[in-house]
Amino acid sequence: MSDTSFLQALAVSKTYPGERVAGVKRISLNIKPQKITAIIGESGSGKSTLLRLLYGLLSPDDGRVLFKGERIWGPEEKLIPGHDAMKMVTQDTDGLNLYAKVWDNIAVLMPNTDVSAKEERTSQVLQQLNILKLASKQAFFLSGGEKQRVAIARALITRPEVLLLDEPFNQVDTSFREGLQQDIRQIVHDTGLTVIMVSHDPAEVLSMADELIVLKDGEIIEAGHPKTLYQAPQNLYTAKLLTNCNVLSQANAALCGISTKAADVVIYPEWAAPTGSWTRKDWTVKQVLFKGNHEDLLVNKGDITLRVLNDEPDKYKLGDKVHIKINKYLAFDN
Ligand SMILES: Nc1ncnc2c1ncn2[C@@H]1O[C@H](COP(=O)(O)OP(=O)(O)OP(=O)(O)O)[C@@H](O)[C@H]1O
Repeated sequence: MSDTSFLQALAVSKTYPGERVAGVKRISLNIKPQKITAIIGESGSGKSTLLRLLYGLLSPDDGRVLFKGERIWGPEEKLIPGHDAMKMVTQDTDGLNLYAKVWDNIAVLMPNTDVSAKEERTSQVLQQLNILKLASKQAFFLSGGEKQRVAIARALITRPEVLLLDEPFNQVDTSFREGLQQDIRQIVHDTGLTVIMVSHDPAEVLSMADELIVLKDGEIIEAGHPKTLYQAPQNLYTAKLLTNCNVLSQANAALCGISTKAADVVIYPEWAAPTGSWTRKDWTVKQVLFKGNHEDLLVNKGDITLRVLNDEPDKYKLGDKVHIKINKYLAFDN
């Protein structure tokens, strides 16, 4: 199957009733099958609107969404919008029956026509989501992260081809989150599921996604592989979404030894290294932020403060004078 014939948006626009600014504007995209696509963008950029349009929860004002060439109809055009091959999970786990066991919450979505197939499939999905041990527990007693796993199991039980995730890991603590991210990647790998997710977390999208779509003011401003977008973003906006980077004006960049005609210069913390061995130590350590296996140092020279990565924790203390070696930077006019 060619990529273009899977899930497509063709010049899709949506303005909410009573709003002057469009939620999304003339978006065209092709979702790659059997991959994880992450939609990122600042708050209000249209991520959830785009996801709902792809799923058929919203009807576009203009344009079309096609799944394998078949039109996805929204609520204004069809009584039960969307497509059976797609399922969506949000932060909201209200669909769970809190008084029923985990097993029943999942199995209830399978037809009763073949009881052994129903049992086999339920058990398989529980294993995929690593919740087999919770099968006989009442949903009421689950943690937020466990509920989220059950919600995803419920979405997957009928073997959808596409799973849409709208910030489903938001309520989940970091360790639980990483486990769930790994399990979803494994399911994609093992079953060929296609995942489209919306997330605010740069670490999450960089490690999970095969493809990133960057939205700004309802439009796609760039898309590509996470590594490409991280290392060579075409827009300052993208760099700022993906990393806690330093942004310098042209004049301040010049004071750091960077000569450019561009308006803004971006330096990622890992592209600037402190060194105490140079004679010209014109930066002062203002803060040392412990990050586990490394430190972020906030160093200062005149009006300029830089965040730089130090992979030798405890080497520098507040007030130390250091030289900062800038190994790489990006220049932007946008
Ligand atoms: N139901 C609605 N009615 C009116 N305007 C809406 C509605 N939902 C979203 N919007 C507006 O549409 C635009 C896009 O919103 P959307 O929720 O898609 O953005 P988002 O990127 O998902 O934001 P967030 O990250 O904060 O969830 C925003 O300007 C928002 O205020």
